[in-house]
Amino acid sequence: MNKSTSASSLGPGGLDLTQAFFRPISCSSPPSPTKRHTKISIIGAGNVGMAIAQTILTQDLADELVLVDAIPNKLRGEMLDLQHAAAFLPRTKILASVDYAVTVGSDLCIVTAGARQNPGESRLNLLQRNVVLFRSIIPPLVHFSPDTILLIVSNPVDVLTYVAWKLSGFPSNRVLGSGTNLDSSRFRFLIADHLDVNAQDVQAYIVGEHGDSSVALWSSISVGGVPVLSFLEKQQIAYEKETLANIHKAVVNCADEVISLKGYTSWAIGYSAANLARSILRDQRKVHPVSVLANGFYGIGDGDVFLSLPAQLGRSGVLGVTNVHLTDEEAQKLRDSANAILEVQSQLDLGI
Ligand SMILES: NC(=O)C1=CN([C@@H]2O[C@H](COP(=O)(O)OP(=O)(O)OC[C@H]3O[C@@H](n4cnc5c(N)ncnc54)[C@H](O)[C@@H]3O)[C@@H](O)[C@H]2O)C=CC1
Ligand SMILES: CC(=O)C(=O)O
Repeated sequence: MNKSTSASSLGPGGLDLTQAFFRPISCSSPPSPTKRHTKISIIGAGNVGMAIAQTILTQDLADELVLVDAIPNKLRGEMLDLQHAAAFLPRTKILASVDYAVTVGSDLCIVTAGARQNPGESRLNLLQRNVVLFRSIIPPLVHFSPDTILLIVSNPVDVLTYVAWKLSGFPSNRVLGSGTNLDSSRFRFLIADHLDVNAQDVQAYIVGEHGDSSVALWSSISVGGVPVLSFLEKQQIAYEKETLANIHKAVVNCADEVISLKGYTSWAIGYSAANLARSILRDQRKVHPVSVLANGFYGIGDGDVFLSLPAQLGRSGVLGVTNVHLTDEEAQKLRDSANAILEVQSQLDLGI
């Protein structure tokens, strides 16, 4: 597989072409320090991997973007197609290979490789197939980038984030799953649509499993800084519990609907993962609902379990979990979600 994209600056006869176009200027001082070189590797160049890649490129998040996949021709085709957009994009070196050596020194590795759901299939059904793949993906990533941060997207994302954490041997701050960052965006869209406001002004979290047992934190929703439920209660405005339940149900069923219509989901997860990459690599210290090691929070027991909680992200990965207020009912649903994930996990053989 052809690897690099960057043309050599040496032309025929060893002529330095750079010098043919630009005359050097004399510098009395060394060049000023430039920003740190940032390298992102995406494993899996399918629908999701490519949506993430294109969002990362348009948002200028990396100096070097690497794609890895198991199918060489498709991989090279995707690489070339992205390279051909160079004239319209911020400058990014794009490489692709089936050989994990190409990922060496990555700051962030985003794993999207694996089987995806067929229409009507649950995310948990994919587990066994994707655990086998992860055994061949995570160890080489760790070998070539021992200081990287692992962002897992493949489904079922919470259990596979746990699998990646176990296989990597990394501290838990350097392994996270995209979790309910996407569900929360869907939630904010649906609430914004319902109230006819801008989704960016809606603060609202879905936590727990990225899947059927996810938990909507109604008690913490605010629009433009106004806490929604307590505002309605104070104004004695009746709200329909059923409407709220239907919005959450719509969030849970969103993915299935898109998958039954177009075969897969891609654009929203592309933006979601790029949004997380920005917070991590630019040390934004923003709060995102992502899948993190959750033992001990909100009465979740001792078993190692990854699920989504609002967490602060920065250059060293997960910096902390916010102390968001949960009602007793929400906390109980979160523990039920943790137990649902743990039950699946207990049947796993990681082979380590
Ligand atoms: N967490 C989330 O919010 C979301 C997760 N997903 C999940 O993302 C995953 C990918 O979905 P799609 O991109 O639609 O699937 P896809 O089938 O289009 O792409 C998967 C890619 O993985 C590659 N692959 C398979 N084995 C590999 C290996 N050993 N090494 C490297 N690459 C390998 C395949 O060749 C393929 O290109 C699925 O598990 C899906 O369920 C999808 C959408 C949202
Ligand atoms: C496929 C999937 O997990 C999603 O779009 O939420």
